[in-house]
Amino acid sequence: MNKPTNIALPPSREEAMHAVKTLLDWAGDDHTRPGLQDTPQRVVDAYREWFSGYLESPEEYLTRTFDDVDGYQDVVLVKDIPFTSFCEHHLAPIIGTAHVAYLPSDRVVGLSKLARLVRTFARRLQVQERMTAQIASTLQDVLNPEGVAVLIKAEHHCMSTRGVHVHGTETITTEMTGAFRDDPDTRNRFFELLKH
Ligand SMILES: Nc1nc2c(ncn2[C@@H]2O[C@H](COP(=O)(O)OP(=O)(O)OP(=O)(O)O)[C@@H](O)[C@H]2O)c(=O)[nH]1
Ligand SMILES: [Zn+2]
Repeated sequence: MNKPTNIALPPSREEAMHAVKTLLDWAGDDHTRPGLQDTPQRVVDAYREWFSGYLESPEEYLTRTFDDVDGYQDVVLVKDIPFTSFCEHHLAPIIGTAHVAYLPSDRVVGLSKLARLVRTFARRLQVQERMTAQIASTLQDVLNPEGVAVLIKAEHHCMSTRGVHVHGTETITTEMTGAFRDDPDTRNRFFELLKH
């Protein structure tokens, strides 16, 4: 998990606002000019929202399950879950969609919880591969279904707004466990359902 492990006490809000002022001055502006007066507090508030995933335990979303589904045995897929994350190399946005599927064994989980799972991992500093693996392994470990499939498509703004400056590229990552990894029919069913 990419939660910080070596920070005994997180910096205070005041210290975080001071860091924003330093960055504003370093960039070439003057943090004391009127237009920037409230910017440090807005930035700190935005960071609290963008990185609220550090304050959440994604496993907890998956503990409430339902078993009264009249023997439903097919794949459950929640498609097109939009997310915004930030890359851990440049703190630039990663904007994309996630598709999360699982093959139930005896229990299902509330559909919104799959979107919550995506959102929690997105709201941490990420690389796309790790975020994909974390969603899949958490769902597999906590719900213990027959298998999990996760596919993420995203644009990395560190590639489009700086550096190599290529716009419109889409990075696709997948992670499969259980039946989706071992059984070609189950895997194909996932890709078929994604086409609908
Ligand atoms: N594998 C992977 N790479 C990522 C992700 N997000 C950003 N990157 C890449 O991380 C790399 C960091 O490369 P470095 O050479 O250390 O940094 P840099 O000099 O800023 O690289 P450039 O972006 O090429 O200017 C870049 O190639 C980014 O495109 C991600 O989610 N997964
Ligand atoms: Zn980056």
